[in-house]
Amino acid sequence: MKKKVILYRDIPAEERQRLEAQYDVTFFNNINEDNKGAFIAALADAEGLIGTSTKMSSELLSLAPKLKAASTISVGTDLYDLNYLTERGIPLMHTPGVLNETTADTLFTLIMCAARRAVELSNMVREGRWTSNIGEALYGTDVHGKTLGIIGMGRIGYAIAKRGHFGFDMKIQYSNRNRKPDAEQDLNATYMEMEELLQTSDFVCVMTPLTPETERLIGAKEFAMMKKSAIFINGSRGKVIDEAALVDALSNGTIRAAGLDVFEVEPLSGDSPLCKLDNAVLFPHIGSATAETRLAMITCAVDNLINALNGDISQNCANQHLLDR
Ligand SMILES: NC(=O)c1ccc[n+]([C@@H]2O[C@H](COP(=O)([O-])OP(=O)(O)OC[C@H]3O[C@@H](n4cnc5c(N)ncnc54)[C@H](O)[C@@H]3O)[C@@H](O)[C@H]2O)c1
Ligand SMILES: O=C(O)[C@H](O)CO
Repeated sequence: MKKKVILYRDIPAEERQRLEAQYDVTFFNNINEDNKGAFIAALADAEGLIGTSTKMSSELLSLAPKLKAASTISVGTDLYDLNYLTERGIPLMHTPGVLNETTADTLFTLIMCAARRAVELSNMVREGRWTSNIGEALYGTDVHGKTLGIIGMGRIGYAIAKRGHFGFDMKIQYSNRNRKPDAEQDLNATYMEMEELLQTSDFVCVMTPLTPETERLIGAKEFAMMKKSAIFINGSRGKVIDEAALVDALSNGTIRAAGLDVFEVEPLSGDSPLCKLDNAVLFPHIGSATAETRLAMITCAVDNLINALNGDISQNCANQHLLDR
């Protein structure tokens, strides 16, 4: 009998067929209030789970007693209760690497847009408010030659720093759980404590995962440490910052501007105070959202599930080090 797998996100037909060739696949195009009951019913027999964008709490996962492997179509693993999966000896597979360059492109777009006031000034043109040559009050600030501070110099942090160093002649500094000799050698990056980085960077870019340790890593105290001219960029997860404190910092002139791809609650409500701020550039969580990269992530996630259900978790397993103990 074929193993039962739940696919809870629409994926291209060829990738779906690769799953259907081996497994008995139950498909949901995202989980919502209408199909949650059917999803819960399907969990009872599921040995594999593959998808993204749905919170997989321990309560929900406990309804899948036969689960052998889960595969998230993302590099971030925070939607899954990883401790719970690990306790049950279940691998969580993810998609590191394939999205580094695309996500770094997005983060650099945020840097450029926030520095050059691209969205605010574009809106001025569209709305017929461009009535004379713009003056000093609407000037942006340079990116090239400035200091870029990266908090979380991992795979994507490195790809952002690479753009800053080689493309924009920026000085790179970083804080991270551990030193990164490759960034120091290749990009002349300087390691420092987060406090010093906040005080001395022109651009502060957060690229850590969301963990209990990084939740609300950046709040009112941290914004107050930044330069008044600083531009803050978040591409990690919304909960890594205190969003209300950021709204205050942007409204009060504590910092100059922000570029955000992620929010405490997604989708961000149009009523959010962030939407009223001209100095906030807001993207709808599009870090990896190009056709090429999303396909690469899906292919990787399908491979990951097939491998894990065959007992091979040697690549792309987020809790492998814990399962090996
Ligand atoms: N906006 C998007 O669409 C998008 C796309 C991809 C990834 N992400 C987010 O970016 C995160 C990072 O992805 P990655 O592939 O670069 O991961 P990674 O594991 O390669 O890098 C994360 C880095 O953060 C560091 N870190 C962890 N805790 C820290 C702390 N408290 N202080 C300083 N540094 C800390 C780690 O040591 C590591 O070097 C993902 O977990 C995900 O949440 C967002
Ligand atoms: O973690 C990731 O891969 C991105 O945020 C896309 O979901």
